Amino acid sequence: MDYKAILNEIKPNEAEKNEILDISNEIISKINQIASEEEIICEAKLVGSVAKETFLKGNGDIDIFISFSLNTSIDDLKEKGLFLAHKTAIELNADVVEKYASHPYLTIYINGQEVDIVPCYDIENSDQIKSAVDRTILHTEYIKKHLNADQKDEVILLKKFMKEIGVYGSEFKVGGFAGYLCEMLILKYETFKNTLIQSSKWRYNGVIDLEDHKTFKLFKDPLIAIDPTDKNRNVGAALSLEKMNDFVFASRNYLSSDDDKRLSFFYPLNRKNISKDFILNSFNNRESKTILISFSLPKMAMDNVYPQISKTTQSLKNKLEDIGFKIIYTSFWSDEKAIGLILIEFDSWRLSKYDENIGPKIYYKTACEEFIEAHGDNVFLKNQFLVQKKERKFRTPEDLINFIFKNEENIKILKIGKDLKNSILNEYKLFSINEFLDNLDENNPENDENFLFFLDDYLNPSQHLKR
Ligand SMILES: Nc1ccn([C@@H]2O[C@H](COP(=O)(O)OP(=O)(O)OP(=O)(O)O)[C@@H](O)[C@H]2O)c(=O)n1
Ligand SMILES: [Mg+2]
Repeated sequence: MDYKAILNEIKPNEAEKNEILDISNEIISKINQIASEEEIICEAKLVGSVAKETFLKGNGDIDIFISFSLNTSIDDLKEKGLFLAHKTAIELNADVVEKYASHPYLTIYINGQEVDIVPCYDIENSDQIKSAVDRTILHTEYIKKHLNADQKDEVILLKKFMKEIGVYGSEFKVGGFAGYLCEMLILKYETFKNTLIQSSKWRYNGVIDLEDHKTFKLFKDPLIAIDPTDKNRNVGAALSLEKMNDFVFASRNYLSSDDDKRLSFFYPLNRKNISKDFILNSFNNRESKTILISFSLPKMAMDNVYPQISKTTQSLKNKLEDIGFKIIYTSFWSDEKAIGLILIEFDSWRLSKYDENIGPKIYYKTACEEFIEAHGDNVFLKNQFLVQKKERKFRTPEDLINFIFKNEENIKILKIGKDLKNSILNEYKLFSINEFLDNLDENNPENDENFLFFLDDYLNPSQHLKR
């Protein structure tokens, strides 16, 4: 493989690097200047992948941390940190969005760059950690110290590969590999290629322990990557089993491919023929039944959207299965602004008229008498049990779903995302896949494409991982 040629395309060139560093330095000086004018004692520092020189071309989100001494109170840190960030944004004429991680921080937009400005404590080692973001400075220093120039290129190859197979990023939406985890993998396995060779042999609960902390027993996650700067933290904690396995599978597929195909792993999936009709035909070919439940998103933290839709979907699936429907797959989608969707594909979509309610064993005379008393003529003996033949209340998934979402009382039988409950109760809509695609909002092509890609991925599982 000609990795040099790939790097030429995915690695920022000197001019791009300098532009990003210039903006970073401008912001850092501005923060430090305002701090000294206001007599606030702190220091702005460049951290994250820009500081580590491991960022992808076009993905240089700049991370700037303002560190305060350990004797600063948390309230002071929050207040002064945000004050400095806001004032900097005003003086530099930048747009801002306030965000929240373990405490509030600010994202500012300047010259087309996204810059996170995050207040933290200035710690020297992990014993001093006061807030979850404090480790970041330690991470940045560790990687700058240990990762050599060639390895930085290997990290960039690995991040790009992970990005295109859909496993890059530790945010909940992805549940994949954090940038810092990629850097740790290259420190352990040296090259991109060797990382794939090794990961293609990974097992559940594998351990990566660069500093030999030997604390792996503390963790039960699929991948245990002990933070070199903090023996009590697993950097792999945010990695879901699914995304770890995706990576293992993609690694094997990559290694067994020829160079042409290998190259395609570094680019967005080449989708063909993605139209409404194509998707609809593919669904119809399956001769299953697919329904969609849509609802509007209330005002809520976007970080909570996916966990809550996921939880609701799982709970609904359990209920439908409990009463006898056979489900092939479920999935969910959101435009992350206005709507959420749950997709359920059924293998069986109409149940017979009668169900069996199994009663006591024949040997328990009193219990049998009570069962007959309660259920009368419809009781018969089957093997050792008395059984009541009973008409089903719900014979289609729609019957059950409409019953559950009918009112406050019924919906209690689900474990539903708490922010979603009211909007589902008030205005959920139930569609067949055909109806839904017919009604796709023609005025919102961006959303439509995104949604059709979601359905395409649903219909072709693992296409990102196989190419
Ligand atoms: N789950 C996470 C996410 C972030 N971080 C810390 O926060 C820093 C900045 O986060 P982020 O921008 O997500 O990662 P980068 O390393 O900057 O990688 P990139 O921006 O290229 O994706 C990371 O370097 C890391 O030290 C962390 O420890 N754990
Ligand atoms: Mg970053």
